[in-house]
Amino acid sequence: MRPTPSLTRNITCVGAGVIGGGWVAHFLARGYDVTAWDPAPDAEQRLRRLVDAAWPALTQLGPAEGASRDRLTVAPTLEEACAQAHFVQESAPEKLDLKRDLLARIDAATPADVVVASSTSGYPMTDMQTEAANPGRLLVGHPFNPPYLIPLVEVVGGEKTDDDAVAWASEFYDVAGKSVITMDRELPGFIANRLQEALWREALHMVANGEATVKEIDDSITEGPGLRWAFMGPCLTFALAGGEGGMAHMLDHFGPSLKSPWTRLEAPELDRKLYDGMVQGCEEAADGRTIAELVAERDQGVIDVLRATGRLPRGRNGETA
Ligand SMILES: NC(=O)C1=CN([C@@H]2O[C@H](COP(=O)(O)OP(=O)(O)OC[C@H]3O[C@@H](n4cnc5c(N)ncnc54)[C@H](O)[C@@H]3O)[C@@H](O)[C@H]2O)C=CC1
Ligand SMILES: C[N+](C)(C)CC(=O)CC(=O)[O-]
Repeated sequence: MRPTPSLTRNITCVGAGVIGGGWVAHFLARGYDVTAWDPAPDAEQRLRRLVDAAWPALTQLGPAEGASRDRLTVAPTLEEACAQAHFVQESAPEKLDLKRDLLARIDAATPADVVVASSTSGYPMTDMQTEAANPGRLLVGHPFNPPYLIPLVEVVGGEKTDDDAVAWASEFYDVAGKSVITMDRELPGFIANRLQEALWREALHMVANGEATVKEIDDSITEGPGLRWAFMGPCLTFALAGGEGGMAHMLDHFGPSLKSPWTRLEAPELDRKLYDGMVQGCEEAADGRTIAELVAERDQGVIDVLRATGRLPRGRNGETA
């Protein structure tokens, strides 16, 4: 049976890598009971390491009353993981056949009506719900890394998803402290990834053509537009480029630049040279910092920006009413 969003207690996370583990950390910090399942032999160790690494950041934000890492159970089978679920978040590898098969198995193992969300970063649910006996409860809940800090979740159903499942998931994520965009149609890449992908393609083209280094590309965002985007989106910030004339003057003034050949939005060939150039460029940019150190630095950075812009998620320390 589907509980009301505010009475939902038992969360099941299927797949416990970067994103599944991040979801586990988020739900634990919000005081839920979490059951995880992942077929990898070292999954439990990896998961507990990930949750431990996230916990200092979550402690700084102020976990919900009763929140504890002890409320995590790692189940031996998918069926046991799903048996008592009030909500399931699937975060398995981004492979269409795997997702189709796994979502059908989750559907078969989960109590009737309970909503099942996929973290997919790009597959439409219509393409993933094909094998499930009850496709009406399957939908996309696309998070951002790390899910325990970045508020946004994009919620969208497929052709066979029931509207009330989409409405339930949107309300549940809101209660669980996320910032929800509910989409009424399936858009390739949803919204944010579609935007990120455009930037990412340009970055790869510039590296492939030797036009900019990885560090220059990253600095151009962190020292430039990225500072604005933490609190004002690209449309509104560009409206301010039009001065008192706002977006209308901005379009009159800079509209002709749209015809300039600035962009190369076709994806570049991800050949070995570009691949190695990106990997090596990131190693240089990391300047000796390990992935664990970069994760801690990123987590602190996100908290600082959220705090500085008065947008700590509800229920966190320092919250303004
Ligand atoms: N990494 C990212 O920044 C983001 C990823 N996503 C999405 O989240 C999902 C997971 O991605 P990551 O966590 O990055 O991958 P990952 O590779 O870090 O983790 C995937 C996990 O799934 C497990 N797994 C393998 N086969 C499985 C199966 N049959 N059933 C259940 N689990 C299985 C693996 O053992 C691994 O622990 C993907 O759909 C991805 O598109 C969404 C937003 C951001
Ligand atoms: C790299 N990625 C496409 C999987 C990223 C996302 O889907 C969202 C994010 O965290 O940026």
